[in-house]
Amino acid sequence: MQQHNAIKQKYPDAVLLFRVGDFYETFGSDAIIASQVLGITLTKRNNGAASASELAGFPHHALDTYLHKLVKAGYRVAICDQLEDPKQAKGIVKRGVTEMVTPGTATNEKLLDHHANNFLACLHFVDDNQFGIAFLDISTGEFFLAEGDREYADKLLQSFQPAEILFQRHRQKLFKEYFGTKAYTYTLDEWVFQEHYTRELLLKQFQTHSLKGFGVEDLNNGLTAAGGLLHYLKDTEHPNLQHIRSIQRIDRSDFLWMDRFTIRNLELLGGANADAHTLLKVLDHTVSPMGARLLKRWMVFPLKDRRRIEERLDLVEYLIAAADLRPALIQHIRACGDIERLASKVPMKKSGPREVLQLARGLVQVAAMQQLCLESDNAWLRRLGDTLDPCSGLAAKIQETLSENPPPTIQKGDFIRKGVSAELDELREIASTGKEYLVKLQQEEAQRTGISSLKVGFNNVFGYYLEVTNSHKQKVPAEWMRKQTLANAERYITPELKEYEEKITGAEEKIIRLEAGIFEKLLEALLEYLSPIQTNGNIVGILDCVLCFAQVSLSFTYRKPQLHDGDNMKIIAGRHPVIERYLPQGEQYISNDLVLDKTQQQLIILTGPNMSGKSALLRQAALITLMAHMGCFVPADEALLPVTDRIFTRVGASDNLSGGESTFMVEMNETASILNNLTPRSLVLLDEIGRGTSTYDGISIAWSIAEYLHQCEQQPLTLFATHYHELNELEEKWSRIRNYHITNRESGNKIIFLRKLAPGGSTHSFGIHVARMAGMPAALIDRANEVLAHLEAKPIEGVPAETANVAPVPSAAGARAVKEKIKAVDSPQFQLSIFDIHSQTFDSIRKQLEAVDINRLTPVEALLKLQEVKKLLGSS
Ligand SMILES: Nc1ncnc2c1ncn2[C@@H]1O[C@H](COP(=O)(O)OP(=O)(O)OP(=O)(O)O)[C@@H](O)[C@H]1O
Repeated sequence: MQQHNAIKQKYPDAVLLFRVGDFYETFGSDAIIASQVLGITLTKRNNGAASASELAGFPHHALDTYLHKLVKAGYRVAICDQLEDPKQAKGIVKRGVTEMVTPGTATNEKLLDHHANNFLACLHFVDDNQFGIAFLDISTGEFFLAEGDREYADKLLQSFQPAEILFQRHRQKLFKEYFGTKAYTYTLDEWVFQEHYTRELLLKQFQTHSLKGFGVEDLNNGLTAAGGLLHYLKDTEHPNLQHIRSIQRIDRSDFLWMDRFTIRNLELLGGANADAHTLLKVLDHTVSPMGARLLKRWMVFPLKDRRRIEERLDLVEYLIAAADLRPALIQHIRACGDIERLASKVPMKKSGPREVLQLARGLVQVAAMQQLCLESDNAWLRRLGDTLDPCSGLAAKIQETLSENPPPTIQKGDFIRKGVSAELDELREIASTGKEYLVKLQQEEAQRTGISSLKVGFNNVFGYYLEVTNSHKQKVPAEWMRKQTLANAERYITPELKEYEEKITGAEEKIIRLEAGIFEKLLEALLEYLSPIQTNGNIVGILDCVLCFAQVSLSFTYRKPQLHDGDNMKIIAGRHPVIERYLPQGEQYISNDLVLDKTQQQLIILTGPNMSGKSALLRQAALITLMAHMGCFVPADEALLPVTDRIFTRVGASDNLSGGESTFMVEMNETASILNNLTPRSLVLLDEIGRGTSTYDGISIAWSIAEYLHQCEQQPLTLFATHYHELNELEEKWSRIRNYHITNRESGNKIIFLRKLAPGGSTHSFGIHVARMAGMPAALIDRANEVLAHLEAKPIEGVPAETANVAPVPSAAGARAVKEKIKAVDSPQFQLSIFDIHSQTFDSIRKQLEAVDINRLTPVEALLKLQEVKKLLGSS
């Protein structure tokens, strides 16, 4: 317990799994946690004079089963092992923490999702708005760094979705304010974030004298964050990280920028909501973990360089046409396995024979892929083929060494092929044929010496012996050595028997040791190949992604977009890639054409009834643009798209109540971020801006935002969906603003959504109709119609002030007019009360009462009437 307590003191914030013999034990508060999270029995242990302590444990071989449960439940786990062989130990066995497992440092299969990276992030607060930031996935070796302002840091955190975020201890409050409270975080001491210390760590890791070769030398803040990550890995007992061999910078200017709201608003990845219909789900037809992981990155970091985008698009086009090559390549990629993660496990000493063989088999698939690429008549594929390196020597060596179906761990042995080591073969022979050997030896010697009573025996004192009865003593050859005399027999040993004995005793143990040694050598050889294997992983990922694009283009009839350096956007028959996949059976997505250009139609004001498809149209424009910049074909018959550097969306209302902000505040924050970051090549999508406040404030804000976007120097292409039909007035005033609406048809008291985009504004929102569709009480709907009819009875003056040039917001007189109307609606005559809700009942009561002539009513009739009225009330 003293040893336990001393170790626990060093890891106070972790659950300590303390190895005792064949068990991992937990004590005290750790035991309470373990028993609750793992569902194992909690017992008490009496430590002599000390008070009883809680105890909960599990067998050591069940570590894999239990470890991930603790980590998934949000605990840091320190694994404390026995550091020496208990048989050799003098006194208490030496113990120490061999690994600390946290969400961001997990390498265990059960903690990792094959289709997603598991990033550990480090955020270096330089000041309140300047950050260095780094991301590392130790399960693959991918390492990135960047630096920038809060907005950029936030966007990167959203894009990488790290499992754990590290930052300076005293920045806890600011971190929460800036980045929310949902992420798993851990804080480090301030001193860690020193430039020279972190740089040293990086140089040591990469074994270089400078960081110039990685092109990151100038990013001091980013490097500090990256070094912070390495410090943490050292601190959490992760010493073997040879697979982390380089670091890449993420340059904001290389990618089409989407702010964090856009990534969320467009529902690209889905985040915590596993059931969300996302673009990722629609597009992800990758067949390898490398491809799945890379696709996510391509989605949140789409390209901006036209040449590179076109390269990808051309390759997709080529693969669509290559009907034979495509399935062949897909088959090899599918069979390849996760070579990236398999290779990363080698330096961390976490790979077993089964995984190593899997890696070799993956490399064989790489060889087949390489051949197909090199044989193709596509220059890009040939280039990819050239970069692949199947490491044939290594793959062959692994396959020649390991048996066909090896076990996952080395403990059980019997995974090295026959013929690899003569010594091993002989030992196995001995172990399996030990008895037969002895019988054979006994027979041979009996024959040679003529001692018919010869017996082979064994005892613990001097091992194997030959026993001869006294009557045959004289026949014993001179070279036999006498060891023991019994009453009626003598026992002898021979050099041959001794040699055999040495071999057979502990043959099993030796076999295991020998196999482990051979395996160890294989791993050492493998270490030399980490770099080409990682490159292979990357190329396989790229191939998988472009093949996936080809596949989805074929399945969902996507077409090749055309990117250009001009300003206009023209989409013919565009569709929403996600909605069209999830429409109820029998329904078809209605495509739409969309044109935006900087001379005539820079900003479209889009109106139309609720549910008509305004948001869908906005999002589809953004998603088509995004997909094109990923190098993927798009859901449209034709798409001519300007090279875009930013997509901004403000779609729908969203709450950040836990973050302490109101819906409207969030809306304004997001819009402000758009307006402050505009570029001439931005695409801006605004959906119902201003709806989170009073009508007048809302219209005024929406109105002036539209004007701002028209008048600002960047003149971004903009789609502006709104229910404020007043905004249609803007078309008259500004040369590049155009009104469009989404069509519908009224049929009786129903509306039919035609979902076609047409020029001109619309005047109705049909909100009440949608409320009816949603199942609101009929009386409420009637009342809403009544109120609406009253409000619409005469036009409200001054909304908007059409003649005003500068700020055509509604006039004070207009505001007064509306207030008066609302007041009128609120008068007793209009009040929504129980009488309205039950109006039918009361109508009939009124009619009955009106028909009564009190002067002629007898008392009995009056009572009967009263009873009738009561009945009516009772049935309402
Ligand atoms: N072009 C289309 N073809 C088929 N279905 C569509 C189309 N556009 C939209 N829809 C369907 O209609 C639903 C409502 O669309 P959307 O949310 O875009 O309407 P909206 O006009 O923005 O409504 P609101 O003003 O109430 O927010 C979508 O969820 C989708 O299922």
